[in-house]
Amino acid sequence: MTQNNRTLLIAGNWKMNNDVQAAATLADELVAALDGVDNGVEVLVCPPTIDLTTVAAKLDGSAIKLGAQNVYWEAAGAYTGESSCDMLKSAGCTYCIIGHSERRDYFHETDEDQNKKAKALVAAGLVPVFCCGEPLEVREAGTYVEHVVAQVKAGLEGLEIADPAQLVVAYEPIWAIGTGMTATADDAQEVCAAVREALADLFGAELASGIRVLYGGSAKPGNIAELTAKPDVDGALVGGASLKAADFSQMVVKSAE
Ligand SMILES: O=C[C@H](O)COP(=O)(O)O
Repeated sequence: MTQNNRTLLIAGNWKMNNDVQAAATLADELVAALDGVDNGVEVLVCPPTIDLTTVAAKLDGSAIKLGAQNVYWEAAGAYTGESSCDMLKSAGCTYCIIGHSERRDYFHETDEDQNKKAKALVAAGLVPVFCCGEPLEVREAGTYVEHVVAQVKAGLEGLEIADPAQLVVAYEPIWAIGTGMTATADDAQEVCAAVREALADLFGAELASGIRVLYGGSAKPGNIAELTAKPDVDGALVGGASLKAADFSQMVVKSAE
C-alpha cells in the first residue's frame, strides 16, 4: 500500500516483444519468481494480443493480472486487425493500456480516440491504463504540466466511473521511455500530483484520491523504491525491465520496501 491507502500497481508492458513460445516462458518465469511474494502489490502484465490466451493460461491460479496493449471501441464488425473489449475479456484480460505515446506517435491516435476507448473499456468492465506524457521539447519549454493535464482532460472527459478501481493513469514522459533517462522521483511526483488534480476536476476529489497514478519511463529495480516512495506515485508502467522475470519481480518486491 502507499501512504494514501492506494494499492501499488506494478504493470509490465511487453510492447511488441515475445512470440507465443517466448511469452509462455516469460509467464512461467514470472509466476515462479513471484511465488510466495505477498506484499500487497498488485501485478499486471500486458503482452502482445497474439500472446494473451497463452499467457492467461500460464497465469491461471496466480495473482498476476492480464491486460492488453490496445483495443478498438466498436463491439464487432469490419475493422481489420482490431480487437474489441469483449474479445479482450474473453482472452482473460481485466486491464487494457490506452494512449501510449507509441500509439499516439506511430499510429496517429488522438485524444478523441483515447476517449472512445476509455468509455468502451469502462462500459465493458475493463480497466483502462490511460497513458499521458510530454515530449522532450515540451519538457524543455517548461509547459509539461499543462500538456499532460490537457491530455488527461481530453482523453477522460465524460467518462463515468463510480469506483476509483475502474481507472488507472500512467504518466510517461516520452523522453524517459526506453532511453535510460529516468525522470527524477521529484519530477514524477510533480506531474503525478497534477494528474490527480486533473482527475479531481473530472471525477471529484474523493474518487480522484483513490485512482492509481503510475510513473513510466526507464523504471527499473534500482529506482522503483524511490519513485513509489512519493505520495502520488502509485506504482509503475514498466517496459524494458518487464521483459526479464528477475528484474520485474524485483521491482514488485522493492516497490513496497
Ligand atoms: O509502457 C512502458 C513505457 O513506455 C516505459 O518503457 P521503458 O520502461 O522501456 O522505458
